[in-house]
Amino acid sequence: MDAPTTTSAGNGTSGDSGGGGWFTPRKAPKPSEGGEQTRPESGEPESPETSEGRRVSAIRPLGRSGPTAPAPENGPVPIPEHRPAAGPEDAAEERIPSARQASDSALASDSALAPTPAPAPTPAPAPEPAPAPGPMQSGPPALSRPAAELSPKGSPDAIRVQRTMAEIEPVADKVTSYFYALLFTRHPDLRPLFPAAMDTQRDRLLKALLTAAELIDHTDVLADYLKNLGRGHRKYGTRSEHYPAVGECLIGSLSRYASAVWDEETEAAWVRTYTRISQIMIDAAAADELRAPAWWLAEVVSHDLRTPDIAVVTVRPDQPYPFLAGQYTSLETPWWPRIWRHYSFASAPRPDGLLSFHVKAVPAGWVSNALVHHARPGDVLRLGAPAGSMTVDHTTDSGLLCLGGGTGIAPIKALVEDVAEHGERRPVEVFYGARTDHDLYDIDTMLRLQQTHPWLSVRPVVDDHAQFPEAVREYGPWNEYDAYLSGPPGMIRSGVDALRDVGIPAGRIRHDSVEELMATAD
Ligand SMILES: NC(=O)C1=CN([C@@H]2O[C@H](COP(=O)(O)OP(=O)(O)OC[C@H]3O[C@@H](n4cnc5c(N)ncnc54)[C@H](O)[C@@H]3O)[C@@H](O)[C@H]2O)C=CC1
Repeated sequence: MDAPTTTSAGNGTSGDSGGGGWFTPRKAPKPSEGGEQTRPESGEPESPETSEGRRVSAIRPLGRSGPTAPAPENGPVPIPEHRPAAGPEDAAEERIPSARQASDSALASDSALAPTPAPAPTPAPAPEPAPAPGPMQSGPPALSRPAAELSPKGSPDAIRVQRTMAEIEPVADKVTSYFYALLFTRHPDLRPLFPAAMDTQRDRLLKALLTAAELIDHTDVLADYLKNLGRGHRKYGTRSEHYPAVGECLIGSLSRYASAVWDEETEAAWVRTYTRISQIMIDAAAADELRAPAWWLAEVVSHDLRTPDIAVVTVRPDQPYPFLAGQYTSLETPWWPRIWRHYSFASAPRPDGLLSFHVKAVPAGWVSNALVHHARPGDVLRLGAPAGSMTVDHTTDSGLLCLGGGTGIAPIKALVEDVAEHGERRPVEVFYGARTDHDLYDIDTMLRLQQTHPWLSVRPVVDDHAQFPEAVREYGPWNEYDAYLSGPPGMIRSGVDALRDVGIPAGRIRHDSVEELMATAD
């Protein structure tokens, strides 16, 4: 988050600012001193033809026409037809998405509290859908339902917060506008932390704060999210002294638009709640400062256009960049300062330290268009810290059932490489969904991995009717598998349904989406 200040009445510790004023953030610890033309998988054909020259055998729903391809090795697999199709916008999003439709992003990613995109000085394309939220387990149950349901008899503070939220709901837009007007008027020094244009996704910061406040009784569930958020805000230049300013303006807008329920006790409840939230973020950022930079510079070393709108971009970070396969990062281009988007690492950590991303240019995508159509070797990007928990649990030997839709195959490929590097023999079953053969831009790599690793099975599924996840029903049983989903939000949604239907418990389904949480936020 970004902004600053207010007075503090508390003693500076979380949750004890008694309602009379703002806390003073505890002092943060002192920071320590502290290719190829490329496809990372070079030499692969660009079409869905394999390096051996044979066509890809893809699963297709029966009874539908489509680009013909030889029957899959096991024959076409019928896909039950009963899942609702996702809206067209689902398909258009770039990881930033994944999980999220732009407006959903509140708690979905670390950019939620971040400066939001802004229209550019030129005929600016509309901002991209928000980056995909950080992978997290298929929904901590507590976060998958509306807050009111979570705490029907919450703490007195939670009840007051919820009452305020109900009051402002019908005028949410006004609250948002007023909040930013207050923030930028009272604290003009904070304005540069936000993108030039605030007309879209501008409510992310406020939305994230409000949602976290509403869930305050569930801080154990929120803690990881808030810590990640606090760490992620380092790259925006957010400092601990900014938090009181944001809190002050938050209270200013709430008291104005929830005047019917606002009183001294309500204000005190909000102060305590906000103090708890912000202190978790501040502490996490301070701890992170001791061990990692706020951002990394990364030079593009190769740019491989796989299709007219999909590129594999490989970068070399200016210093070691530790991460786990299945995680994602936030990325800023020189063309759109302060606009960050999330992309998953498309490979497990490599000995040469290079990082690759699969980027699909979407019609209104500022960052993705720049990366696909303008980025060239030598360009320097900025990367935020790695995040996400869609990682392999190496303490078990369960099989992995992976569904990767479109460019969502990127982290799935990283997971496969991770399993291979650990020398495990656990079964890994990958379903790779695409709308057309041509969209299977990385099938060659996946089939090569399949040839190398007998425990890996890769099944391309060509389907343009939003029924890709249904393909898993024809295989299995899956009850001994952990599931990983990556792709458009609609695919994640229907994929979770399909996987639960085939017997995989929610706790064993991981994905890059916090839709449930986002739904709550909205
Ligand atoms: N680039 C990256 O690092 C990552 C990207 N993502 C996300 O993956 C998505 C990829 O987009 P595209 O390549 O355009 O994929 P797409 O829209 O072409 O869809 C890929 C596959 O998912 C299926 N699908 C789409 N919507 C569906 C729905 N509602 N229900 C069931 N199946 C559905 C399609 O039929 C297709 O088989 C983006 O939303 C992106 O944000 C996710 C993780 C990482």
